[in-house]
Amino acid sequence: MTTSDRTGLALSGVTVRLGDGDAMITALDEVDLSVAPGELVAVVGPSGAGKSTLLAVAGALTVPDAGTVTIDGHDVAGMSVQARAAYRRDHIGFVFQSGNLLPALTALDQLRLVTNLSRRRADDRDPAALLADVGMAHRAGRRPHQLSGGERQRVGIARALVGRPSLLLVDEPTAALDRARSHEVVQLLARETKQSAVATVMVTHDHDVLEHCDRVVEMIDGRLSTG
Ligand SMILES: Nc1ncnc2c1ncn2[C@@H]1O[C@H](COP(=O)(O)OP(=O)(O)OP(=O)(O)O)[C@@H](O)[C@H]1O
Repeated sequence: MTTSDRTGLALSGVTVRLGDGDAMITALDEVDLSVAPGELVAVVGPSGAGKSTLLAVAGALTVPDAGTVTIDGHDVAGMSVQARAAYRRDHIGFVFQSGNLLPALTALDQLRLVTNLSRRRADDRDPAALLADVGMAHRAGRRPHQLSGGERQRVGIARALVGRPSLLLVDEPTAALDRARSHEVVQLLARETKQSAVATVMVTHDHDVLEHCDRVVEMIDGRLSTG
């Protein structure tokens, strides 16, 4: 699939119940959300509102109790466990709060590891060129403990983009960063989202960086409203 064939992420009537018995709660309550290729959508909301659950469903990690989740028209919730895992590996990129890099590997090898594990090698982006794109060429030989928090996030973002994902899911990318670094990291996400035609969903508590996003939606008690 070329990037021009992409249609992005679509959640429709997605409901997720967690826990059991009397402790059962509705973490997502008939959520509808569409994110177009090249669009960066921020999800804000109080603790416990369901933001992480939303990322887990969009990322094909959790199957909803009701509703549909499609990525480029593929019904990921309806796939077998194996098909879902393969789809996740090949088409979805994840970026976490702390970068989640492997301590023993250099910045370049964090990206190379993905290209070695991926089945779609021919299609992958070149690790060195991608590191340069995120402004990290001069740090290619450094390990995570030799990088700043912002630099680790840049490497984490690059690693998530190696396989040319259709969907990029980002959880609190600025939680460990100061104000200036936070802006830089989210500006980078916004730029890469456009250039890579990836549909990006970013959960954040950081209202400072919302100006770089195309759209902001708010989650409260498992329901989504447009902000
Ligand atoms: N495995 C689970 N079993 C039962 N309830 C759960 C489980 N995981 C999460 N929950 C509950 O589901 C609701 C939504 O949680 P979720 O982690 O999605 O919220 P969040 O908006 O991401 O919160 P935060 O901003 O604190 O990360 C919360 O009430 C939480 O306590």
